[in-house]
Amino acid sequence: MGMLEIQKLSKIYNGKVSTRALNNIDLSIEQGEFVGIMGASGSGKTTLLNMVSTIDTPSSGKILINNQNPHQMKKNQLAQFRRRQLGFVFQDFNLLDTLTIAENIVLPLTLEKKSLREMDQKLKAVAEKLGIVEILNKRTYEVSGGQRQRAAIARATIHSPVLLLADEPTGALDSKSSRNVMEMMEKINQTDGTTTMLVTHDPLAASYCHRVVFIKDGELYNEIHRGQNRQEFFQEIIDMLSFLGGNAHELSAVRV
Ligand SMILES: Nc1ncnc2c1ncn2[C@@H]1O[C@H](COP(=O)(O)OP(=O)(O)OP(=O)(O)O)[C@@H](O)[C@H]1O
Repeated sequence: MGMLEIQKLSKIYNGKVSTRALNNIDLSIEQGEFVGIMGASGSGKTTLLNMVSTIDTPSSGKILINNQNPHQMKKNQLAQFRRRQLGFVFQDFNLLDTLTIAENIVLPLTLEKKSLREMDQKLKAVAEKLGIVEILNKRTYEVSGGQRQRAAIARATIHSPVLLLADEPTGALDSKSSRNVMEMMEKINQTDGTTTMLVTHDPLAASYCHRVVFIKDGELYNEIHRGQNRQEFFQEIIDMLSFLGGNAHELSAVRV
């Protein structure tokens, strides 16, 4: 049983014209695995992430996270499940400008009413791990994009979630910061064993994963596994993306 089990998942958006955004997806992500989801624009990546993160509900099929089905939970239970078991990293960081970096990072623990001592200990540990100790007292607008994203990763992982979900975490970063942020995600995955699902257009970001799953027209198309060499994996990802097609502009942002 994987940490994340997706079984026969389908999503149809009903409107004037109904769209089948996901069709019968089966995907299992093991405890400690770091998996990337890629595909052309409109292939269904965001829809899949929204189902797993419980932002939206499946039309049919099942999602189990750590053996629990969040879509069957009552509202309060679901809110608690999301707070305790999941961590989120977004493209635009989602940090609060009125708070310091430290206050942003401990927010999940504040919501859980943890003691100040526990918060301090955890803050120190995660800030050291992510190399952001020196910016803890700054405001979000006083630090770089890469530092903001590292702070966002700290916030997403300070409560040791069973599943970390990342949506285009390098989308707003230059290539140096992207590398740095991905190295941090890799480090969290390796040291804490945090199971991670990353949705991205960025082959550089995806090349840090153990496995990349490609979606095409709402269906799983293929998956490739990383060997020892990240550069080779990066090239395989590019080859697969060009094979899959999609818009040229999506590949024009490729960074080596
Ligand atoms: N709320 C919605 N209502 C109706 N159709 C939707 C909705 N959200 C997405 N879709 C459609 O579902 C399909 C999958 O969209 P989705 O956003 O999951 O793709 P994506 O792979 O994340 O694309 P991108 O890379 O551009 O973000 C598309 O055809 C899209 O137009």
